Amino acid sequence: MARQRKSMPLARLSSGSTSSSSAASNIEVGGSAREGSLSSAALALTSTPPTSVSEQDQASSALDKEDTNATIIADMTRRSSRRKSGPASYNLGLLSGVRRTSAGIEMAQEKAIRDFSGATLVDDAPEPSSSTPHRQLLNDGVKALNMDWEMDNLPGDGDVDLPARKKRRHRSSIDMLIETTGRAMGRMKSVLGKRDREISESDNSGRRQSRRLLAIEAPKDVEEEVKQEDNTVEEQAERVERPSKLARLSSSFSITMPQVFSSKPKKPTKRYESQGLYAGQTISSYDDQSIPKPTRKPTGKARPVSTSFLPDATRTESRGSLVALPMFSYLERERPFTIPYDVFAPVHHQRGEEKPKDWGKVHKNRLVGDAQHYWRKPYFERSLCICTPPVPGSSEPGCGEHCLNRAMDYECDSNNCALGDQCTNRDFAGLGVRMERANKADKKSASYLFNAGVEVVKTQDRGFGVRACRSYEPNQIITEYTGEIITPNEAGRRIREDYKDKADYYQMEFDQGMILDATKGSIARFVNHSCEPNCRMLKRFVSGQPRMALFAGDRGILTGEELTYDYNFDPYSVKNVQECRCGATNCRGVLGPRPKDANKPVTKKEKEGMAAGMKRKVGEFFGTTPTVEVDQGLFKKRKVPQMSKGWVYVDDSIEQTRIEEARKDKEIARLQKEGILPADLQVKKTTTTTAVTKDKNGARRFVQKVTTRMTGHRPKATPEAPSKKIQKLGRLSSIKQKESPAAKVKNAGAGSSQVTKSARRSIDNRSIPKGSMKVRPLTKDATKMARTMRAVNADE
Ligand SMILES: C[S@@+](CC[C@H](N)C(=O)[O-])C[C@H]1O[C@@H](n2cnc3c(N)ncnc32)[C@H](O)[C@@H]1O
Repeated sequence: MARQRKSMPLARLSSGSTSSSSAASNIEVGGSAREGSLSSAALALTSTPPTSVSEQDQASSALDKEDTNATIIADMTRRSSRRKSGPASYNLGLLSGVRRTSAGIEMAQEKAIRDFSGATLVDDAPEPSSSTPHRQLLNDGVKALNMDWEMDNLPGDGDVDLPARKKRRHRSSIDMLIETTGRAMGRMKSVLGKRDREISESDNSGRRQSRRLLAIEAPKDVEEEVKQEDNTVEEQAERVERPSKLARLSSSFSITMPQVFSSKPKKPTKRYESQGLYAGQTISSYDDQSIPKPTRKPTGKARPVSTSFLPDATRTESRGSLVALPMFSYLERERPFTIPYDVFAPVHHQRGEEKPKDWGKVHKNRLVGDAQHYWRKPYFERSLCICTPPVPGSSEPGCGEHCLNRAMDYECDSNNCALGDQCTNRDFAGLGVRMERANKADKKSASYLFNAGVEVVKTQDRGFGVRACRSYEPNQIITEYTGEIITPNEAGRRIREDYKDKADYYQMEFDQGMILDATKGSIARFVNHSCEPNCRMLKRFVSGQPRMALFAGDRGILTGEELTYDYNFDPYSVKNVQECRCGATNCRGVLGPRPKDANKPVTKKEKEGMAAGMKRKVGEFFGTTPTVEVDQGLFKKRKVPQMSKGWVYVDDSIEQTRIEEARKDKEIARLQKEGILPADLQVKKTTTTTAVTKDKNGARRFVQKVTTRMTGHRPKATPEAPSKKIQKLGRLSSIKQKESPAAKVKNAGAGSSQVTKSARRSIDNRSIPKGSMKVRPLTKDATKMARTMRAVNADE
């Protein structure tokens, strides 16, 4: 039994407990070997000499002084072993110069253990009667602590299991302790510590009181004596201080101690997060003033959590059984609400959902075919914004509504705006950063969903559509619409030939009369039409180049919403009229043009004409009288084909002239560059400028001004073609003049046998512009020029 009791802490040692390491010096070699679970520290201890029983017996008759020393050594050994563990605990004792046998050390340790545990006091009390002050004190203490055990049942009380020798040793150590501590024992603070002291305080308050009185009344020498005694006792108590009372008690008794020593838990105070999932959100933003506030006074109890925001399937009957997001704890009453924009609750494409198959992605606009020749490089007038940094605290952001760049749909950048980070007119730049982040992220990660922000989903009856994976603030940029920039002719050809079997079209009027075909394009091509849309498709000029993007509407976008915009679709041909299935209350019935101005009064004649035209178109399309009721009042007769931003089939006739002009300009410039046309040839150039003015009501008006001017540069004087002479010559003669010497050289070279066929062709091509000129009909002037050139060359 004694062995078991001693080896108990060893088991704890192997489990890594620090408190048990203090008992390492009690380890027996045999015991440790049996346990077989020693840590390396414990194993090191096995080399220490084993404690023999006979030595214990000898030690039992040791002097009081020696006992006190033993207690101190044991204490030191324990402390040392707590710090270092292993044989060092023994060495410390030996090195301290106190010659002690292992039996003495062991005995002292055991005594110390019993001292802490309280068993010592119970067992060692000189009189077991409960009338003894010590016993009384302990009983009271135990009762006050409401422990599971009774004083009578304390281990060691029965002494039945203990071998006689052990029992005797117990007795002798108790006697020794009593004798050495003497009178101080009577006043010694309970080994159970302060708490016990506090408990006994109530009972012994009289005694305390008397001591205090003694301190007042007693003569000085007596007082000093008492003090000295107190100090000695306290010193001893301090020396035997252990890591934790619970550990000491449990190491002495094999009983489970109730958690009586844990201090009373503090009442938790509520802490509200000021940011997190719901960053930026304020209570006031959810405080609907129109709803009366509850009259019920707060009870102080936790308010039941509203579950009204949950879908029916997930809503629980009993309130309070679900823990809502923190923001919902504001809700005093159940009422409909919307999740704010700054809550990120992404949705993700479900596994098994259908994905578009033949979709060639194009992330940047690219010019295809003839469009390359017609497309003008950044042609816009240089813009410069004069905005000043926003005033702190003002609601007007940097480059807000009054920004000139913004007014003209130009995006600010470092070249045309000085506000830098404070500028709010840099949507495409922001989108670029977001897309970069998305491209770096894993496609299934939240980061990707947030930054890409949209995904393709299959709709019930409108093919594929686009859904928001996150929320968007009003007018926030969502995604760019990119594709191939083609000429209207090419667009028509593609529709007639390439896409004749397709139901979905992805062509949109773009800029400079060109068409943006997103059959190969970005995800924005999947955005469906709605007569009551939540987005807008807008054009902006970024670094002089036009770009289209989908922007959130005025009410913003919530996570999971399908994104739509008004196609403002011009079917152009009855064949292309499509039934609209947007489901909006004000649905126009067909994918048709948007009424220009719903508030503007429409004349009766316009109404009749438009309604008749629409009815006819829809009737033709469905083969019957249309079942869809078209709100005739909304339509207004249009004189020209719609050329606004939206889906159109372009009527060439209007834009053709302008395109032709542009092409002419381009060709002349090229010929000038090649040296075919004189550089000072005057060319008509038209530029469009937009000026912002204010009317008498203070409203801004955008006035477009078209300016025409003639351009022409003086060519550098060359020996072959003196500038003065060239100026006098007409266009054709100047060509002749300029070409003849060069052509002579070329022809001479070409005539020689050394010039190969391909080399000759390349020489020819140098003089005649490449590309469309040979194969396509040019303007009369250009054709004439080419013919003349050839004639001149032939003559020479
Ligand atoms: C730009 S695509 C949109 C993506 C298309 N839903 C898809 O699956 O590829 C335009 C085509 O979608 C269909 N569509 C879009 N909005 C529609 C609507 N509100 N009602 C019916 N069809 C619609 C039409 O066929 C239209 O030609």
